[in-house]
Amino acid sequence: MTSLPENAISVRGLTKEYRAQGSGAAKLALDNVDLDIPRGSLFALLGPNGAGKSTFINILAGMVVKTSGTASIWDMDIDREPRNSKAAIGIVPQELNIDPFFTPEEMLNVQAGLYGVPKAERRTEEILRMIGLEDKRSAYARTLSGGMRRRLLVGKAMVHSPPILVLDEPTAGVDIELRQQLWESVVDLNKQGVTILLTTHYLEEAEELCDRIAIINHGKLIANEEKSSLLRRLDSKTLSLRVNGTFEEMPADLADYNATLLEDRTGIQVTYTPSKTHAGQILEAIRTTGLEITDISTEETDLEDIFLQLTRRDAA
Ligand SMILES: Nc1ncnc2c1ncn2[C@@H]1O[C@H](COP(=O)(O)OP(=O)(O)OP(=O)(O)O)[C@@H](O)[C@H]1O
Repeated sequence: MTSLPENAISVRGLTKEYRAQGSGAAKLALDNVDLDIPRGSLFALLGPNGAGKSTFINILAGMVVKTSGTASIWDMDIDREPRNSKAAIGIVPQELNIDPFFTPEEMLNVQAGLYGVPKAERRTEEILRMIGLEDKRSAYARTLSGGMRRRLLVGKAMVHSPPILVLDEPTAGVDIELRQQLWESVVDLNKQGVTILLTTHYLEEAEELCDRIAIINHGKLIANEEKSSLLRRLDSKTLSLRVNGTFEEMPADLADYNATLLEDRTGIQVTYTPSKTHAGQILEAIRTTGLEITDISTEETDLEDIFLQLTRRDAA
């Protein structure tokens, strides 16, 4: 038995240029990407539409031929061991391409057959339970809701028990409740040891679900770190407070901060840098005006701020 790989997926200098077609120019969809996806992680590859996320996944899936660079899956180089490396990942595609006249049970069995999983080793029951479709096992797929279809695709991707599951924009077009259900299935799988790579342009999805986040923009990797350290990167907070009266003018001591008066002048909003300024200094400046603070709230930086900051910097 060989030891488990440190990284589930590892790419170096991965580059893809789509050739010019007709009057269209050539497109550099991936530009020299180095990326390791640690075994056991719940990893988000985040980026705006057209950033290169699907290209990345399709190269791993053997559906797009890279221009240069190397990629290995579960320590197997995709060029040298195309079959074995491909068998180490299950891919949940973006489109809900499901044959409407098959039932979930049939579909899982057919898929297992395609992967050459012997009947005795099939996990159809276990997978139906995992994706919450036991009671729909014999229903025609066309009668399944969008969320159920998406879960069925997750099940299909797992028939050959791959150690890595890749989800390409898994919740596009899925409503909030079903999205939550799908997230739960994905987290469960990860707890069982499956490495999860998901691409998304929903920041919320990456923020709630993943422990590590890479950001891709115009084919370039512009961030790759633990979610917590990514969120700490932007040293900025917003403090909003209301008072029992109205401000005549901006308190003098707040002039140095990035403060704005609310339109009705009953409150103030201050964006400050926690490493340089304490919230107490801001509160003290308000108190010196003689007004009493009646309500207070703070807003942390979220992934959206960081994402905008990084993609803007990248554009500049
Ligand atoms: N077959 C192709 N031929 C030419 N250009 C392509 C092809 N496939 C993708 N592209 C271009 O490559 C770039 C990256 O596309 P890709 O689909 O990888 O992005 P994405 O991040 O997955 O976006 P989305 O979330 O919209 O799918 C885009 O500019 C896209 O138009």
